Order: sequence, then C-alpha cells, then structure tokens
Amino acid sequence: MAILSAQDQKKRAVAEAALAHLPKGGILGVGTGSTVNFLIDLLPSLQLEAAVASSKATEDRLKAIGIEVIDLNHVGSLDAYVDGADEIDRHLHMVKGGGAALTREKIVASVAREFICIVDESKWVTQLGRAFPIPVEVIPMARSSVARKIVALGGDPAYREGVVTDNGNVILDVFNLNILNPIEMETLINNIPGVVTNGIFAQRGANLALIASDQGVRTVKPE
Ligand SMILES: O=C(CO)[C@H](O)[C@H](O)COP(=O)(O)O
Repeated sequence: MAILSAQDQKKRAVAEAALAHLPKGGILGVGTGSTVNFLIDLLPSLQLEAAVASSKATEDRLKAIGIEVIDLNHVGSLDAYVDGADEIDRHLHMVKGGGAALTREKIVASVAREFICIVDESKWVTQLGRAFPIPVEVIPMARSSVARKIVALGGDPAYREGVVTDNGNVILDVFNLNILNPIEMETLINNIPGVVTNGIFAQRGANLALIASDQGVRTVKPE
C-alpha cells in the first residue's frame, strides 16, 4: 500500500468523513481535484444511481470505478454537490479553479441544494485571494483585454501557460487582489467581456465545510 504524505492523509480523512453527509442512492454532483479523488474511490459505498461530473478528469475517474455519469442537461436538480477548494473562509466563500475546472464546477454547484466542501486545514483563510490567486477562465481572443481590465481592478494577472480548459478556454491567475467583499469582486470580474467565470465562489458558497487537521475532521457552517 502506498505511503501517504501528512496532507494526503488529511485529504483521505476528510473524504471518509464526507460519506456520512452525502445522500445514499440518487444523483450526486462531483467536483474535481486531489481531495475529491480520494472521495471518488469511496463512492461505491453510497450506491449512487449516477453522478454529474464537473470535469473530464472526474468523469473518467467515476466511469473507471463503474459509476454512471450523466449529462447535466438530463438532470433538474441535485441533492448535493461535493468538491474541494483552494481557499475557504468563515462565510464558506471559496476560491476554486486550481485544477482549471471552475466553470463546470460553478455550473454543477448552481443546481445543487447542498454544497459540501471538503478540505484540509491549509485551505482555511481569513481573506480570500491572499494565499492563492483567483483563477479566471477567459475566451482565448480576450486574454489581453481581460488582463488589462483586471489590472484596473488592482490585480496582477498571470497567464497559466499551456492550460486549456475542458471548454477550450484559457486561465488567467490573478494575484494581489484586495478582496474585502467577495460577492462584489466575483460580480466585477464576471462582468468583464470575455470572462467565462472566475474562481470566487461567494454568490453560491458552501452550505457545509468539512475541514481535516491533525486533531480530526471538524464541520463548519457558514457565519
Ligand atoms: O477547484 C478545484 C479544481 O478546479 C479544486 O477543487 C481545488 O483546486 C482543490 O483541489 P485539491 O483538492 O487538489 O487541493
């Protein structure tokens, strides 16, 4: 058996803890990333009817363990969406998109009654956008024009070289934004022509966070 790093042990612990909070049977929205990957390995125990995937990578992984993946267009709503995050604050606002799946993640999360966020304690922050840049998915032809508008908002955009999203777009990672009001900043960036969406998840934050530390997994509700 592979030896897990201390951080991976926390990711596995939070994935195990998530099972008790997820509906059995039914259709589950499944996020993207290394924490969610630990959860996917455990999903057969939930005997799901099917899953909706937030990325091609998650879709492939779900199918590999025999879970049916259905198109979101064939689903009215989901009981729950489970995903990791790059940062999360006490309001359960998040920064997501380290894996470039932010747009599909936001879409799938938007139809779920419950968003359950699973993270290790390194993701817990007092202000979003300081430890991790804000990923912004951009239509390729608008890369420079969007970057200039982001500079006007006070951010330092960096093109994520070599990354093409599942939707055929590019990612700008925005450093040094002073995000005092995450809902406002999410809206401001989304209003720039050429932006598909950005990685601030504040308009639709999580309903529950499970946070793994050396002391165990604690559950947090939004303040
Ligand atoms: O938003 C995401 C992918 O787009 C992930 O949820 C986020 O990057 C966290 O990933 P990990 O669990 O690997 O730390």
